Amino acid sequence: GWGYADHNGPEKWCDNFPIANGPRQSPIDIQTSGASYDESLKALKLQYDPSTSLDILNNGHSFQVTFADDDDSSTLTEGPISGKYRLKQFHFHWGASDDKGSEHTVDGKCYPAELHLVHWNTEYPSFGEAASKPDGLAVVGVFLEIGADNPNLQKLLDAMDAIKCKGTQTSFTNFDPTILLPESLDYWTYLGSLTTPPLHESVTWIVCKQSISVSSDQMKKFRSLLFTADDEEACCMVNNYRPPQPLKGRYASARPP
Ligand SMILES: NS(=O)(=O)c1ccc(NC(=O)NCCCCO)cc1
Ligand SMILES: [Zn+2]
Repeated sequence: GWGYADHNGPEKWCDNFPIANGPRQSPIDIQTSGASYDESLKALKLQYDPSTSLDILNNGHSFQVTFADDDDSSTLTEGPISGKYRLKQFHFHWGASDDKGSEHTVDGKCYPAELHLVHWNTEYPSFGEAASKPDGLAVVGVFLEIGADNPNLQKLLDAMDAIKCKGTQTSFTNFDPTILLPESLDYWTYLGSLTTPPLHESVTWIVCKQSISVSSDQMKKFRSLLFTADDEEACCMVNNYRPPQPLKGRYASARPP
């Protein structure tokens, strides 16, 4: 299956997923000078209920925290979207060293990691249905920048010992993802895709301008996870990011200051 190695990584994904060369692929390099102000954009409204967090899973590509999405307890509204989107999961992408790891870049600058909070449009009956529709998903991206230890990541880091290998998961309840957000929710937005196969062009991207901190030691903990199952030769889970894709006439928009 697909992965991030030379034999099955981003340069090979088009073999099985031709949309990889489509018109609205993600991530992109956000060129701040090219970003346009859009008066119609509203402030993001994120309302999360910690009782909807279920478990944390190593899926062999990243680790993700999954949420109960059978009602409107944890939602994204306003911002660039119309209607209501439900939180399904969040996960991260990161590098083998602190100089790379984010998927989006800002004027060519990479960050050591990037958080994605994945939401689906309640216009559709389920995540799976929404995932292939042009307005089906909304993903909030948050950059992690090397700085002081971030205590809000500690519960995630502590759970990693239980999900070292692909296919392992453990209960992860009572977690409020709001604590992972930066203080300012100013954002850039553009129309893009999933950044991993199936690469559906179904995502309204909402990338926060402000980053959150992570220490170098905390990043080492991310890199202790494995892409591989316990019966396979161990391969460290690092560089699980897709590089920026052609803009093909797109540009990011932002709320006027
Ligand atoms: N990195 S990303 O763009 O935020 C992302 C989010 C979800 C997924 N895929 C997912 O949640 N489920 C598998 C594909 C759904 C098709 O039914 C892939 C990439
Ligand atoms: Zn992602």
